Amino acid sequence: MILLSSSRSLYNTVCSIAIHFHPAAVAGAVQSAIVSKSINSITSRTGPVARLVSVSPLSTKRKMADKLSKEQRDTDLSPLLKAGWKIQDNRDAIEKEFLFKNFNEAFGFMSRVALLAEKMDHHPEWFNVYNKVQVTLSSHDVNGLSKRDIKMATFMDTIFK
Ligand SMILES: C[C@H](O)[C@H](O)[C@H]1CNC2=NC(N)=NC(=O)C2=N1
Repeated sequence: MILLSSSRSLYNTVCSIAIHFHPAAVAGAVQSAIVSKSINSITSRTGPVARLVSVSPLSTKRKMADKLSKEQRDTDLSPLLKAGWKIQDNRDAIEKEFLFKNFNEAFGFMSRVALLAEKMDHHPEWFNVYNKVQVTLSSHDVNGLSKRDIKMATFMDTIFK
């Protein structure tokens, strides 16, 4: 994270801008280019008093990106299959349909899942109509199921009511 801050002495107003990088697998060089461009566009607006407060290390690695092993399927995936998730016939992906009382409940569920999805940078494929949410989970980068799908499915089951 980069934090820039500047102060205007007349009103003693402090202005802070935080930039969070998308933890996608962006090549280091490309990311550096984006960094310097962002800093330049901010400093040109905030003036020379802007200063760099902290920079976190650039990471191009995804955690838990590996496709589930046979052992992980036995230990981590099978409880989900017992809880109603199904492995798709033509793809290493799991799916489940969630039914709610009404659209409001369904959309509330989707909103809570969306917050986790953004945090994890791992997004469900889903379809919603009124009180029904059909979900498919798979990890595109490994072309199959990963620990991220287990985490996402478990979260959905936990908050489903
Ligand atoms: C560029 C971005 O980080 C990737 O496309 C992320 C976004 N969300 C994702 N979601 C899912 N389900 N699988 C992915 O591999 C994935 N990758």
